[in-house]
Order: sequence, then structure tokens, then C-alpha cells
Amino acid sequence: MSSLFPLRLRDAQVRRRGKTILGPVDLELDGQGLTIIVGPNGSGKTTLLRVMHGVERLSGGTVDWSMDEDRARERQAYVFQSPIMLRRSVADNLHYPLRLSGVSRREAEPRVADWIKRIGLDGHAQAPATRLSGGERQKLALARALIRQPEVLFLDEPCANLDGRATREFETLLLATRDSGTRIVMATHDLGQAKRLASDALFILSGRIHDSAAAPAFFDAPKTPELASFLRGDIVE
Ligand SMILES: Nc1ncnc2c1ncn2[C@@H]1O[C@H](COP(=O)(O)OP(=O)(O)OP(=O)(O)O)[C@@H](O)[C@H]1O
Repeated sequence: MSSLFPLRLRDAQVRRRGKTILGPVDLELDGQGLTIIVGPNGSGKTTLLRVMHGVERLSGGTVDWSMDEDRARERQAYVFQSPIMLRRSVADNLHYPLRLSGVSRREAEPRVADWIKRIGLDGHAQAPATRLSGGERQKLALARALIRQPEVLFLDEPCANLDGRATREFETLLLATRDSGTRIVMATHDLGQAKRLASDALFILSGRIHDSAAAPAFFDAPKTPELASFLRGDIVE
């Protein structure tokens, strides 16, 4: 199967109500690793993720995968900070995306059972998803995104509402996902998490990519004073 990558953003810009909220951004991503996006509140991290995923209208520039937009979209998944669950069972939440992509019930069953086990919810397959804890729900959201075997997974602050243990479990699943070859791009506020997970990172400031590098250089030897301040925990605007 041909790859989705590289992803190329050229001069990509998003303007809303007369204000530029992203861009211009030039960026090329290959198909390997786990890219972390960091930056102050409101700097444009979510907007950049949405632009990459093709769900944010561009005001200028281009976003290109190695194939047309519709085929590319089918191979992507997106996990939100507070995912919405179907008001049905854990198993139904996992069957749903497979049904949408035309997988038969018989073929779906073992895949659903496997994911339920991987996210530690054995014995809870028939429990209502809305009754899960925040951590369990977020792991289910991840499983729901991954069950279709996307080539790239975007995540926007997926651990923002989780405690330490749930965050660790979520990160373990993410690293296994990366190791199995899924490309990951994730925004986070948590610099500890960024360091634990990143193979490379982007620093967004005022809608622009202000700094970027492979880890650990991004964290240990920032090229710009603004990133150095941000990493020290100073307020950067
Ligand atoms: N539809 C919109 N109309 C007007 N302004 C918007 C719109 N969407 C986002 N913005 C503004 O664009 C800027 C970037 O928002 P974005 O959510 O991408 O930032 P962020 O870095 O993800 O923020 P946070 O860290 O707080 O989640 C913010 O100032 C936000 O208020």
C-alpha cells in the first residue's frame, strides 16, 4: 500500500474575523515518529492540527498528502481532549467505526475483543461507555481511533483531564502505537509528557512555527530565546 506521506504545508494560513490565527506555515512531515506540538495558550496548536487533518478552512496556502484529500482522510484519525462517546456499550463504541468503514460483524468481533483487552477493559465490554472513568474513556477514544488502523493519528491535549496513573497508561498505549508504525502528531501543555514522548517537536508562537528540532535537542539546546523561556516555564507571548 502506498504511503500517505510526506505531508506538505506550503504558506498555510488561517484568518478568522480579520485576524491571522495561524501562519504562514511551511512544514514537511515524513511518515516516522511522534511529533509533539507545544506553545502558549491560544498560539494556534489546535488550529495547526485541524489544518493538517483537513478540517480547518484555509485562508491561503496548501496542505498536500501524497494522495487525494478524500483517500488521505480515510487513513487519518483524531482524538480530542474530551471525546464524545456513543451512549452505548464499550464494545458498540468500537464496532461503530468498523461498521462505517464496511467491515463485517464477523471480522469486527475479534478486533473489538483485542482492543478491549489492550485498553484493560476486559469484563467491561457491555458496560455503558458513559459510565467509564475519564482515563478509561480516553483509552477507549484512542482504541476507537486506532481500530481502523490509521496511518496517522492526531491528538489534541488527550491527557489534559487525566491523573498521573491514567496519563501513564495512555502514554504506554501511544508508544506501542508509534512502535507499530502509526505516525503520531500531538499537542500537549505538559512539557514532561512532551519530553517523554517526542521524537521531534514544534514550538508554535503567535500562529507561526517559531522553533523546531529533533528531541532531545529541542528541549536541551533550544535555538531561540523564546523557546528557552517557554521551556523554563516563563510566560511567553
Ligand atoms: N473560529 C475562530 N474564530 C476566531 N478566532 C478563533 C477561532 N478559532 C480559534 N480562534 C483563535 O485562534 C487562536 C488560536 O487558537 P487555537 O485553539 O488553535 O490555539 P491553541 O494553541 O490550541 O490554544 P490552547 O492552548 O488554549 O488550546 C486563539 O486566539 C483562538 O481564540
